[in-house]
Parts: sequence; structure tokens; C-alpha cells
Amino acid sequence: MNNIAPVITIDGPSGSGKGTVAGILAKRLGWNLLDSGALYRLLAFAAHNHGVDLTNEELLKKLAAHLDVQFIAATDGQLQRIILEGDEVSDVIRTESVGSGASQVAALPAVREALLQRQRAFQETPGLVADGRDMGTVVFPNAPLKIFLTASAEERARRRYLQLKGKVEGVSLSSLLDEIRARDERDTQRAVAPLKPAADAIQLDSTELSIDQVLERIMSEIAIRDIAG
Ligand SMILES: Nc1ncnc2c1ncn2[C@@H]1O[C@H](COP(=O)(O)OP(=O)(O)OP(=O)(O)O)[C@@H](O)[C@H]1O
Ligand SMILES: Nc1ccn([C@H]2C[C@H](O)[C@@H](COP(=O)(O)O)O2)c(=O)n1
Repeated sequence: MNNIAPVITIDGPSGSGKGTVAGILAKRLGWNLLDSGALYRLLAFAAHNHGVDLTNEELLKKLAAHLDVQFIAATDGQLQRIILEGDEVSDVIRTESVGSGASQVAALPAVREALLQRQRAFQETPGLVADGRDMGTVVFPNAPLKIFLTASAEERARRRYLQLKGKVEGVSLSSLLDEIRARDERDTQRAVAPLKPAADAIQLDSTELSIDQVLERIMSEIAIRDIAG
């Protein structure tokens, strides 16, 4: 790990656009990318495959510590690929049911502890863009730029609906809104590393902003801090 590499953290609730913005930003800056939510999703998915109950903290901790996962960096025209135990799982871990499982295992302190060093190992030169819920508060508290990206629950459900419509059968706007609200509740109310803005985070509400407008705002904060060379 190289602690000199700068980190930009992007935290916020589900569907606020963190992953989209982090991916574009990492590509634009030529920096590494950490999709920390994917780690919790992978754990929930692996637990399901291995018959491990999502409340069994001891077994989940062991599984988290030994998770056999590879992140293959995005190349031109291709998104980052994720391989779990030899199989590509980039798409299957994106369902709302895996997201809900991820949110459950993420509330367990031993699981968070087991994944902490794995996340910090992504801090490599020339820099890292990290998205999640506790990137700015717990994992990279010294990051020189922290963004807390939000949007109304209705707008986030609408975005998710547009994203899944035609790809996932039986998807409805009202059930997505319910699921998003339930996940917000669990992620913000848990005792350990709850979703909240770091004291020094810049809060950005993207409800009325396009992806390009969000990126423009973040690029101007990067320029002000002169952190990307
Ligand atoms: N500002 C925006 N305006 C319109 N659509 C957006 C905006 N930001 C993101 N989106 C779209 O919303 C959907 C959800 O975005 P994304 O997956 O990046 O959110 P997220 O915060 O990473 O969610 P999660 O935490 O659940 O992974 C995507 O289809 C994305 O293209
Ligand atoms: N740093 C993080 C990242 C994610 N989680 C949990 C909470 C989320 O509901 C779930 C899935 O994340 P997503 O892929 O939707 O960003 O994982 C967390 O607790 N901490």
C-alpha cells in the first residue's frame, strides 16, 4: 500500500450516482477505483452460494477474510469486471436482492473489520477514487477530497427503474422505492460505520443535476485542491 496516493471519497445512499461518477472520474484521472459496495455484495452472494446464513457473524467474518475475488480494471468500452471464485459475477451481484443482503452483512462489525484492510489496499499511486458509505468517515479519513452525494428517494428509485426496466422481470417503481427506503434506513441506522457525511465532506444533491453536472462540480473541487497533478 502506498499512503502517499491521494484518495477522493464518494459516499451516499443507493442510487445517488456514486458508482457512475466514481467510475468516470477514475477513468478521467487515470486513477484506481474502489467500488466498496461490491465487496459487501460479493460477500452476501458468496454466503448464499455456500449456504451461510446472513446473520452468522462468525462464519461471515471467515468468508470475508478469505473471499477469492479479482477486480479487473475497466478498459476502453468495457466496465470493470468482477470475478468471484473463478466465475464472472459483475452483473449478478447488482440485483436489489443481493443489495439487500449486502446491507444486512454490512451491519455486522466483524464483517466490516475483516474487509477494512482489503479496501485500504486499493490506495495505490497515482490515486484512488473510492465509493461507498463510510469511505470518508472510516476507511480513508484523511482523504483530501470527500464528496457526499445524495438525491431524493423518489429520484433514486426512478433512476433505478430506468436502469432495470427491460432487463429485470417484474420490476416496479413502487417496490423499488420501498426497497431503497428500507436500505437507507438500515444503512443510516446501524451502530457501526453508519451512512453519514464526514464532517469535512462536500455535500452534493444530484436530484436536479445531470451526471455531467455532478462531474463538473467534483472536477472544480479537485482543481481548487490541486490534488490530481
Ligand atoms: N445525476 C444523475 N442523473 C440521472 N441519472 C443518474 C444520475 N446519476 C446516476 N444516474 C443513473 O442512476 C442509476 C444509479 O446510479 P449508480 O449505480 O451510479 O448509483 P449508486 O449510488 O452507485 O448506487 P448503489 O449504491 O446502489 O450502487 C444509473 O442508471 C445511473 O446511470
Ligand atoms: N462502504 C460501504 C459500501 C456498501 N455498504 C453496504 C450498504 C449497501 O446497502 C450495500 C450495497 O452497496 P452498493 O453496492 O449499493 O453501494 O453494501 C456499506 O455498508 N459500506
